[in-house]
Amino acid sequence: MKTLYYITDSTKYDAEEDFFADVFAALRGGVDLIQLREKELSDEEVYARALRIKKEADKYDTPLIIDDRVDVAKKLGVGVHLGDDDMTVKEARAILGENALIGASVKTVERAKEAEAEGASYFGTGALFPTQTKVITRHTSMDTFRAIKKCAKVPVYAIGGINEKTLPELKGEDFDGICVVSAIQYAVDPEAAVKSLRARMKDL
Ligand SMILES: Cc1ncc(COP(=O)(O)OP(=O)(O)O)c(N)n1
Ligand SMILES: Cc1ncsc1CCOP(=O)(O)O
Ligand SMILES: [Mg+2]
Repeated sequence: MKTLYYITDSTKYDAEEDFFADVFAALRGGVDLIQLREKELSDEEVYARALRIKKEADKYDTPLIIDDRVDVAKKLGVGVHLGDDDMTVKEARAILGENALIGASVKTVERAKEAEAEGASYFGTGALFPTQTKVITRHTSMDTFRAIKKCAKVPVYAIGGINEKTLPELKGEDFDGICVVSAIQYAVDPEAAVKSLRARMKDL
């Protein structure tokens, strides 16, 4: 079964409690992985939010991953997702240990080989479709996505603009899962959105 990887975004919330309520609803819905991606908060704020989310995620055995911040991940004993501007996978692996989940953003076959050699656990590859969540991001073509999947030994997760409308475009493609921000975070009912995405993933 393909992985449903939920990445949080709290930027459009006025009240922190509303953000947590939606994150907890998504966990209830049954995501396989959750990443806390907070660009505008301090390390201390990310740590405090992550601690609360981890407590809830642990109830479902859903692994928590922190975007960018290896020190915060180390303090929490969780995984990290790294992009081109972050610490290298090799350095993070040395800090977090051999069992930690360490994801890498991979947009080329060359980078895929490098990240895998450094010890990446999985790749996040995209943006495959237009996204409002990360305005400054490079589009990844389907051909590049296929080439990365073909050479990768670790799971390759599609990211960028994935929702119920775009999901059918991935039908018949070889990949290991999808990463979703807005289609879960900003759904009217995040729990229902997770269940619906999960059901549609069965048709891929
Ligand atoms: C699973 C996953 N894949 C890709 C990304 C994007 O990471 P990055 O390119 O480092 O950009 P930011 O998310 O840090 O803005 C991701 N976060 N997660
Ligand atoms: C973090 C990230 N990296 C590439 S696209 C993206 C955002 C994906 O968000 P959405 O699922 O709302 O399009
Ligand atoms: Mg990042």
